[in-house]
Amino acid sequence: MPSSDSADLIQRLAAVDTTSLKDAGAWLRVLPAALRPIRPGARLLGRALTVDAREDLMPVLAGLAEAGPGDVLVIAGHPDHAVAGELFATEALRRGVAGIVIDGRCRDSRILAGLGLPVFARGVAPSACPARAVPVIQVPILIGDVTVRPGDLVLGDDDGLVVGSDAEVREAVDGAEAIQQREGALRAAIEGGESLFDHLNYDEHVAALREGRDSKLNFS
Ligand SMILES: O=C([O-])CC(=O)C(=O)O
Ligand SMILES: [Mg+2]
Repeated sequence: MPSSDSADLIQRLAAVDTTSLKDAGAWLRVLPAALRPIRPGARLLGRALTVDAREDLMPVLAGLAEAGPGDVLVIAGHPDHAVAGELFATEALRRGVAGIVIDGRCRDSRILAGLGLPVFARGVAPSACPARAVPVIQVPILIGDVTVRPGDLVLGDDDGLVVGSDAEVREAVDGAEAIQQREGALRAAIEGGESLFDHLNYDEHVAALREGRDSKLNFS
């Protein structure tokens, strides 16, 4: 059972975007940009249940059989063949799974896009992997050069996927909320007719850069 601290952390993450979280937590991991949502606008948030399915989709079934509410199946898949489609995704929904992330391909994408389950993948393929291997799940997996561990928190939206341990995310969440709030207010001000440049130290920053002085671009 997740602790109330952990439930609270997840609830707070539900209100921040990947951009704010990453801006506040430089140490957080970002999955390769080639992993895209099958349905634009999807938001994904939960805990990684990791699956090594590079050669075979049996581990995906093993992961699915273990998965429950709030889990995100994070699958190391195959470069050319799909490891999940409409049936696995529908079972995931039935179990309350929070989403599926595939370092590889999915299929049945027209139906996946309409299911309401956030699915991120590198792409699609009509062909599936074989289903013959003895499954291995809940091991650290490597996606690009990023390691995802069982239980890591995963936040995904149209800008990508950010991953961190509870401790790593906890370090960033106050800052992420502040950025989210500040940038929302700034955007409203610009929409209301104020110039972005009235809220930036642009001139001073450029002057400092020209003179080789240490400086930082600030939004206020
Ligand atoms: O064999 C697969 O990749 C799984 C599949 O199509 C589905 O879940 O509908
Ligand atoms: Mg299918």
